Amino acid sequence: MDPEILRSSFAVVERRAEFAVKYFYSHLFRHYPDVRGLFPLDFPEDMERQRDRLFAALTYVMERLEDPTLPGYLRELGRDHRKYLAEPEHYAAVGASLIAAFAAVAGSAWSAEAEKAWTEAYGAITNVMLQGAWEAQHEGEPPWWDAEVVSRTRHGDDLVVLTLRPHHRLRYSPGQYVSVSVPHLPGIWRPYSLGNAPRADHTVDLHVSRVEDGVLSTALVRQTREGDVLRLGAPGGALTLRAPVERPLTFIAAGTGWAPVKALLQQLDATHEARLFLVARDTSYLYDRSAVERLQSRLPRLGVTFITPAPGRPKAQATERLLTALGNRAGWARHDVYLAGPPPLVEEIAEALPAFGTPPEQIFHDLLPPADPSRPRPLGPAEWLLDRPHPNWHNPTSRAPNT
Ligand SMILES: NC(=O)C1=CN([C@@H]2O[C@H](COP(=O)(O)OP(=O)(O)OC[C@H]3O[C@@H](n4cnc5c(N)ncnc54)[C@H](O)[C@@H]3O)[C@@H](O)[C@H]2O)C=CC1
Repeated sequence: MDPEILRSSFAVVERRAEFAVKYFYSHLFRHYPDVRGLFPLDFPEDMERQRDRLFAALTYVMERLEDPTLPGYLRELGRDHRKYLAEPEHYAAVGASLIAAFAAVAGSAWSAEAEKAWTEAYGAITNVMLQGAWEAQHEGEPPWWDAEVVSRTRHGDDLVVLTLRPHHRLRYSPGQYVSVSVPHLPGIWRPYSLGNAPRADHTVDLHVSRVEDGVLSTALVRQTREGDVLRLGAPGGALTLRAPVERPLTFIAAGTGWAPVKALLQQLDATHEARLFLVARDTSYLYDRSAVERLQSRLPRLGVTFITPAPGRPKAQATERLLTALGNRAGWARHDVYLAGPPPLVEEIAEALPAFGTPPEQIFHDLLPPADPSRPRPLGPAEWLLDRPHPNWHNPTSRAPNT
């Protein structure tokens, strides 16, 4: 693999990303019609997300060509792709169309060396993904987990906590997420963190907040009933407790970002020193207070602070209040800090923490979309395409209005 050739040719393709993506999909569906079934063609919006996903994943890989964590990411991606029933021939078809699209878009910037470098790189990437898929299969892991809804607790109009019993045991680490799909919306998958550490009965909780126009979150909040069966992809994500726990811990959770933090807290015992900042858009959205109280009575060294925006103030004002509360605490250099919630909030807090004294390597959160609101709106359609929210997390700005 020649990282320099890959980067320079990808830079050209990236500038014409929208065209590249259109070319790629039309080439793929024309030459490999069998692959169509893997994509949510009935839902144009989701097809768009899927397009974003491709470039988001490629960009992620391009930025980390020499990063030792890349193989782990690719193995996890391959393991998760088993839910699409992706076979080696599908990977080959995608590779052929991707290279055809790059060649078409790069024009005179494309060369025999670029084609060779991409063919090799794509082969290496898919080998690691297929290895991840193969390892999972070899370990007897199913391609997905069907899971029955055994209970459903609604909080207000647009938030629900679902407890699911997977038909096969789902092994995961507290803090991880799974992608979720419902039978009547095939091909639509959204990630949700698992809201509990593994239990003896193997049930798992999902905390779902409804997003305006969000097809899956609306179905989960409004239509899902006990007895329904949902489909879950392989668990992933690295928001897991760094063991052994040698430092005091700070957890900052906003909205349903509470789900993974709750799972992490459930692993602690009475000896651990921890503080929790729980942020919600208003007090009625502090939906799991009884669980917080139970944790407090079990963990004598856990301090809890609830934060909401001032009445009538915009959502983002919670960040200001949170920053003030964090600034009033000491000992940041000693703490490991775990963050979960709307990406703009997580990004802002993660950027602010080093000024309080927390070294960056002691700050943990899931992979975030580029979400700096101070950045000017991108100009061209290709930039816009690349700059849209990360496909993995729903966009909190399109949240259902607070009723
Ligand atoms: N592992 C993770 O990091 C997880 C992240 N999430 C994300 O958390 C969010 C949860 O959604 P909801 O519960 O409906 O949250 P929400 O919209 O009710 O917001 C929760 C809190 O964050 C603040 N907030 C919301 N948008 C903000 C913004 N743009 N800038 C600054 N502060 C903001 C609100 O004021 C509120 O205090 C989703 O975006 C979801 O994708 C959810 C679960 C796990």
